[in-house]
Amino acid sequence: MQTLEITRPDDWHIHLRDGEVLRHTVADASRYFGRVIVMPNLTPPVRNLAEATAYRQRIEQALPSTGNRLQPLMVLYLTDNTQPGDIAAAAASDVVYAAKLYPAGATTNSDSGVTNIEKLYPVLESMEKHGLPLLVHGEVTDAEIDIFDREAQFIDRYLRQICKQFPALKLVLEHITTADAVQFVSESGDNVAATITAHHLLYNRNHMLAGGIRPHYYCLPILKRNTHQQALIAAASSGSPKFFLGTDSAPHARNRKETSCGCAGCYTAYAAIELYAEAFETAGKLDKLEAFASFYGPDFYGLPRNSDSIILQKKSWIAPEQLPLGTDTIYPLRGGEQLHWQLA
Ligand SMILES: NC(=O)N[C@@H](CC(=O)O)C(=O)O
Ligand SMILES: [Zn+2]
Ligand SMILES: [Zn+2]
Repeated sequence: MQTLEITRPDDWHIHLRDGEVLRHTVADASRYFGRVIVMPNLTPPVRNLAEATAYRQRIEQALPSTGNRLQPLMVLYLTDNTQPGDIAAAAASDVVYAAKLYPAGATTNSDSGVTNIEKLYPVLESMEKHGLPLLVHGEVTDAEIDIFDREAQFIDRYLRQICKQFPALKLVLEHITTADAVQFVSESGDNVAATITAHHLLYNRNHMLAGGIRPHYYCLPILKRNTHQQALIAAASSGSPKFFLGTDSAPHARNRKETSCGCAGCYTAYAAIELYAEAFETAGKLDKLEAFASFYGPDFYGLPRNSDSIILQKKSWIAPEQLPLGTDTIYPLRGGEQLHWQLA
């Protein structure tokens, strides 16, 4: 049987949610990830150091008592009211590792997001000064812009300007979905990087829309055409340190997705590294998985790489069709279908 030993990976973009569901989301993320960058889009969002510290405590209380000890790295949610002082306090802590820009209305729980990006510039200046990375959900929100063009438009309208104005700001364009994003990140300085999800490597919009509409493939930014998928696979497996693992595992109860207006988000944390291994193997680039999953993320954040390892084996299994999510149930991505890798 084929096996693969890699340095323990981290997840640089995950949604653990809050309350009842933490016991399930945290248990899944804890299986082998060393650290997780925890998204702050709760209601209300995680806006300052005090709220991040309290949220981290709730996550820590949900950690399984045995096995690998997951380390949650917290993120502030930027709003129109965020002050440079919030950034300074967060950057000086050992709790908060980044701040997240959600354009208001762009995605799940982004109502409190930023309505005018230029007005955020004093905050970005403070982040540049304190070395706190800016994580970006990069989509414009104008109703008239086609949903498949929203990422590319955001790059042209906002990101180029931000990078020009704050040349030393560490910036991660999250869950990239287009060749345009790959090109932008590749051409930017070392301070600009991107996360890539497993589902954007494995799927394109045909999987979601051809032969029937499949709500469990619906996430934001939305799956694009297959040429973009190919560009993402090439970037992730290129050996460039600018592209690293971020699952964007985003659970929504099954009845919130299988409905007339379903939520955006795919749940992959139950089998994340297994799905990535499949994507890299299909590309013939399994040798590039370790650096993408375990090296480039900590390198970018200025943190040490994990010192232990995990072992994957090539062995097919059927993913569960349903998983518990607090008192609800969730349909995980690939549920009921074959997966080709598993943890030894
Ligand atoms: N990716 C998604 O489709 N959804 C995420 C939000 C996000 O990361 O944009 C969620 O919180 O559900
Ligand atoms: Zn997002
Ligand atoms: Zn996300």
